[in-house]
Amino acid sequence: GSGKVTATPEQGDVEFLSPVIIGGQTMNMDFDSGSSDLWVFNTQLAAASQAGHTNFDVAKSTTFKMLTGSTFTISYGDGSGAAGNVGTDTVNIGGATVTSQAIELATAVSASFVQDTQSNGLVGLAFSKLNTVKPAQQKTFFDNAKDTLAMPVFTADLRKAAVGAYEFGAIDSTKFNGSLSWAAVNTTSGFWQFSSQKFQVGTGTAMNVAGGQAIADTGTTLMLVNAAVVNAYYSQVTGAVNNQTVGGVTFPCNSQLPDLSVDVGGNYMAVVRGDDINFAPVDQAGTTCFGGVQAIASNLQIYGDIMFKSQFVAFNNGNNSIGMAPHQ
Ligand SMILES: CCOC(=O)c1ccc(CN)cc1
Repeated sequence: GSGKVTATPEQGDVEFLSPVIIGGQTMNMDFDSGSSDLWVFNTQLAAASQAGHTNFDVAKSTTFKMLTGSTFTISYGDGSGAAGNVGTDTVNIGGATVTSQAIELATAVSASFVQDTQSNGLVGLAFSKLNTVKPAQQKTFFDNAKDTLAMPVFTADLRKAAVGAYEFGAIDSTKFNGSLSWAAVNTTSGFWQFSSQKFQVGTGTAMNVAGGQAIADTGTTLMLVNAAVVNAYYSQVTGAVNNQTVGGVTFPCNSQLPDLSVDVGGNYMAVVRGDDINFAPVDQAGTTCFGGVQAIASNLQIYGDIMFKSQFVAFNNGNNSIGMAPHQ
């Protein structure tokens, strides 16, 4: 079979939320191709953490089973995190169903998650080797579902300030222009990692990023790239400054931003629209804006939602490849 759900952007496209039915309870969750734990807000949490959220209630599920003695602890690149205990239940995502999916029940969550009341947990879609459950590591929804899907794939169709979709088991070719360009994925790190050794600012010449690698991460808001890319890109933007106070590069909100093209697997240059790189104002007057492309001090670049807003992306676990094409 296959399963399709909406992907609804939060204010400012900070993240995208999709409905997941767990033991008959519908939870709006953040699908994250950069991690491998499925965890939920639930009634074990302190009342202050539960406030404003949809909280999974084990007592209301007739199919939930506790995995006695199992725990999880996860921390994310932005310093946020969650921890708790674990059970299994039936998970239905747009019709794609797994009957015994590990459900990680947070008993502690960091402030950024508590404050984000629209999100009620994460669905990790990276490789199961990154799952944090102990003593026995658990599989992701996609890993559990893939053998029952018509194709061992899922796709991300994320749209700027508009409702998009995640689909499991099928590739909807009406959603992208032309055909997908496929790149080999190196699963060693547990991420959807591929070679990304070149970039191009606007219509300029392609430049090399030594040893450039990148991961496709739907759970990261921005595009975090090599400092060389950041410097080359913003050198073309009048008034761009590295603003320590706000924690990254800002520029005048009325800037005409160039596109940024990045190499995917050596045979495709994914064009990220300049308009999408104007992420958000940092001041009340809306004169200074924060860049959607920022630096990361590692060779492993993180292509997050800023890229997904320009590219339809297919994640193929059949032959461990990633396919991209501009949105239709
Ligand atoms: C705005 C609240 O969301 C988070 O803190 C958050 C979401 C996803 C991930 C995984 N990359 C980490 C933190």
